Amino acid sequence: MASGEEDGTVDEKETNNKKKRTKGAIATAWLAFYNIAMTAGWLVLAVSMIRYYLQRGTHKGLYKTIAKTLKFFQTFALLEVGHCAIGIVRTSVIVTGVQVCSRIFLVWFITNSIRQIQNEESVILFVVVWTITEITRYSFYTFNLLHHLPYFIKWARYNMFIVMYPLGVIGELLTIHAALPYVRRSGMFSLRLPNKYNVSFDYYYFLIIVMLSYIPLFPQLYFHMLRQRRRVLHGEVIVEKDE
Ligand SMILES: CCCCCCCCCCCCC[C@@H](O)CC(=O)SCCNC(=O)CCNC(=O)[C@H](O)C(C)(C)COP(=O)(O)OP(=O)(O)OC[C@H]1O[C@@H](n2cnc3c(N)ncnc32)[C@H](O)[C@@H]1OP(=O)(O)O
Repeated sequence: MASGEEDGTVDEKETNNKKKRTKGAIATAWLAFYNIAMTAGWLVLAVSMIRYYLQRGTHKGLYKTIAKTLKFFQTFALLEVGHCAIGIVRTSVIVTGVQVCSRIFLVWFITNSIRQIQNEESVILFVVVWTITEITRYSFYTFNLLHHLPYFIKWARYNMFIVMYPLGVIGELLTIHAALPYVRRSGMFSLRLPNKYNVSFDYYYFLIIVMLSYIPLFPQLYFHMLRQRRRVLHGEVIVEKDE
């Protein structure tokens, strides 16, 4: 009897281990597919931008030609929040959520919605910075999953952000700033009283709040990456608070 129970426990453990291995293999296969697709997407974006600039010699009109690809791949990144939520990657849902949602907001509710700002240098600045960052980041994840990670990709992943993050933020903030006069004039996405819902919403002031929210939020993302850098490049053991 006792040995039967023991057998049962051994069987259960074996079944659980098998389930975990299958789940692990499916998650790894999905992540490999996801990361390869994202690397390819951002590479397509990079090639389109280089070709456009070489052919036309100007950044004017560039956003329009890359808009569909940018919107598609940046929106697809929402899946990353899901990856953290279901626990297939060891990253904070909040950190990833802030990063991904702020970008999706910028792409859809600012750059895509206000045609007049699409030729601003700041738009090109953040698009170029995101593109370089994402090609590096997704190739890092891909090679890491395949256990063949070239050191220069690891180095680039955990060093380039030191400069790229502030540059990206400058591009993003200047873009929102450039949008403000158009938003004020057009009253877009705003709700004035009186209306049947009896609520008012001013997108202009909302954008100012978004700009101000970079002050507390951006340092958290930046310090998170500095901690990741110390952990991965210098092997420091870092105890993160549950974010
Ligand atoms: C609705 C209105 C909202 C308004 C909000 C306004 C305020 C916003 C302020 C925010 C400012 C953001 C500005 C930003 O957009 C500017 C730029 O991005 S500029 C370009 C420079 N950017 C960067 O360098 C980005 C850096 N950020 C990131 O990399 C990530 O997004 C981040 C979530 C911040 C951090 O990444 P993570 O925590 O995942 O670190 P690691 O890469 O080291 O990964 C940890 C472990 O998880 C494994 N992992 C993660 N993802 C994957 C994956 N896809 N596939 C496989 N494995 C994955 C990774 O390998 C690590 O594993 P291990 O621990 O085993 O090493």
